[in-house]
Amino acid sequence: MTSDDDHDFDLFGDLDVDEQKQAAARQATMNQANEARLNHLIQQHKSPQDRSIASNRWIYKYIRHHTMMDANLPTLLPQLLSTEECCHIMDHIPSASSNDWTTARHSAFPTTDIPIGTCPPLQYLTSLLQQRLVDSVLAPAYGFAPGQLGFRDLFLVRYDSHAQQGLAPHTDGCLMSFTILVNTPDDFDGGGTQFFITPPRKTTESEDAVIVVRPTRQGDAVHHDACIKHQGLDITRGQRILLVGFVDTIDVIQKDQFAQQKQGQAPTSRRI
Ligand SMILES: O=C(O)CCC(=O)C(=O)O
Ligand SMILES: [Fe+2]
Repeated sequence: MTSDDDHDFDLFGDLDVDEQKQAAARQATMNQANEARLNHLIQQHKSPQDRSIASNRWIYKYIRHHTMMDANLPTLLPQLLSTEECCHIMDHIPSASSNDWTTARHSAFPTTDIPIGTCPPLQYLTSLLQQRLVDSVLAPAYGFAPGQLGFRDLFLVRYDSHAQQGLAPHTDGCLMSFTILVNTPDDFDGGGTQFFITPPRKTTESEDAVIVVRPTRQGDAVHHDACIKHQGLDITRGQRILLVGFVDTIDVIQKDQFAQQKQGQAPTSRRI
């Protein structure tokens, strides 16, 4: 089969007319069952606070799938951290030559990063961001109750015009993610996060809408659905320091950590 044949490949092409009708009927039944489940969950318990983590997770994924992310466009939160808070972080970041910076924590699309948990003077950021961002902003924005979401990973990223300048297009292995600009936009040229938004009923790659979000102030945050393809644009001068969070429901985070511990692995997160 040539690549042109590949392009024209029709998933249901091998089905005869009866089989196609059966497949369509099965799909319609599944859609109805999902709609009924959604209505039931929402009518029984109107607020995310009254629903279980698993129900909110299911609703989030269902709505994401059916609206093709319209509801979850990247959102900028101006100065989530104050200038003073960012300067405090900058004062405690290990130097660029320190061995604390790792480059192999994420097997695909690795960054030059330090997990916050391994940097004692910055460990307070986990509870600060859990309260100020995850419970207060992300939970209500994505249909969860405070306490249902947590960090799969929280880490500092360093881009350097003479080392790793950016990050290729990927998705994050979690439900939603955020980045916070820790140094100032004057410290580098280029950079910013580029998102590829898939429109409903997309037919070709070229139809992705491209949005570039470039925070203009130190402490600005951007959060987004982790499934939206995105990339860190290259910087051409200086350093760009980010605080990045991969957020997921706490039940799934705990389950994964337990499985990793059982296999003797350190907790990991991934990009896809
Ligand atoms: O560099 C950026 O703007 C995005 C970072 C990112 O996507 C990630 O760390 O997964
Ligand atoms: Fe990412």
